[in-house]
Amino acid sequence: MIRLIDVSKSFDGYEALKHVSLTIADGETLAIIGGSGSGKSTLLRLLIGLIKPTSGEIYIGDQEIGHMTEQELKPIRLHMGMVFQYSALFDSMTVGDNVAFGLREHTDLSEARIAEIVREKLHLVGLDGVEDLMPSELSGGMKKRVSLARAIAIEPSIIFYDEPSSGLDPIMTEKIDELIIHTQRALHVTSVVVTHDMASACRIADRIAMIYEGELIAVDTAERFQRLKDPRVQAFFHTLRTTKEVCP
Ligand SMILES: Nc1ncnc2c1ncn2[C@@H]1O[C@H](COP(=O)(O)OP(=O)(O)OP(=O)(O)O)[C@@H](O)[C@H]1O
Repeated sequence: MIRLIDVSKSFDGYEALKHVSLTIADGETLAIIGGSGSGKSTLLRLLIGLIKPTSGEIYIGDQEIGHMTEQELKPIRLHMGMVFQYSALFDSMTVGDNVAFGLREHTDLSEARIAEIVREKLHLVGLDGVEDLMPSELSGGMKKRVSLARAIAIEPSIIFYDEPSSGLDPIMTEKIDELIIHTQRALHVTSVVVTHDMASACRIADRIAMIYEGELIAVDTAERFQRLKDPRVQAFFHTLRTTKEVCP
């Protein structure tokens, strides 16, 4: 379980997140939505332990990570997979080496076993036989898939996705969404997905959390979310220029 208790984060006096309390259950997929600059990435960075809260507590399981040192965070990060906005692959390494990276860094597995896991994870994301390609030879969608294969290679219990479908066309966006759902089902991971894309959030998430000017203003199932009367939620839907419901 992931739990934030009254978490605030300020940067030089500017409150980017204000008194956020939120619980994410094991195996749940939570989408975090909100406009530009609302605080979504700040929340994600806090959950990964990349930045510290100004006040409040953040629990991953029963461990409070908000005040841990980098050294203390290391074993916890071993259970976290991260899929970044621009894939963040190492350009000078082959696809296979990219996926193997975490395994070589953090385990004593033999090269033969690592090769097997790399093959297996690439297969899971629908990419077979691409180990020897370089990232520059891949399309944007393939890069995202490799990035996901790298994240799941270490068998994490939580996967954080930062705008996984940004820069992709609608068809590839749907494919990535399907992959997020498939990964959750195959590995029973907890998933936290920051996205701008409401349709995507509806497809993948058990619940949607909306951040507005640093405040968590709504957390609900996709179905109930769009019926919320809060004008800030309504306004967000309005800015999507949709007159009908975006969730099926
Ligand atoms: N390291 C930092 N130093 C100063 N201000 C920051 C820092 N990180 C974030 N902020 C500010 O905090 C606010 C929230 O930023 P954040 O990146 O979390 O928004 P976001 O919702 O992820 O936006 P976007 O969708 O545009 O990526 C913004 O006003 C931003 O300028």
